[in-house]
Amino acid sequence: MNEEKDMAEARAILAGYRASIDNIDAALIHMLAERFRCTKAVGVLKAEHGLPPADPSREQQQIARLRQLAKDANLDPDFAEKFLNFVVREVIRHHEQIAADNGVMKTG
Ligand SMILES: O=C(O)C(=O)C[C@]1(C(=O)O)C=C[C@@H](O)C=C1
Repeated sequence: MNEEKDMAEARAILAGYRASIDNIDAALIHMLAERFRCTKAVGVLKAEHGLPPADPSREQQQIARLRQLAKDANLDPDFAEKFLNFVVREVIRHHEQIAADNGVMKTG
């Protein structure tokens, strides 16, 4: 009897956590969509001006900044770095595609 009640309570608590997880996942998707909307515009700008798709020194600054933010927020900084690298790799792929589609080559 008590076990059933405990289980029902646990399921209710789990459902509450899952409602928050669903909201957070939705926010992440919207934030990522907005980030990619911005980086696609950056890709067009770079292609138009013959700028290289990747900027490793900018990435180093971003990694250092996000690692510190992660530490302060009690999130694993290695995970934060891997996540940023994962996103930035996809951005660079988009930049390269935009440049290729526009046949843009820097001639000097
Ligand atoms: O800031 C840039 O130059 C970008 O193209 C954006 C961005 C990023 O997604 O943050 C992507 C590629 C670069 O290597 C560095 C940063």
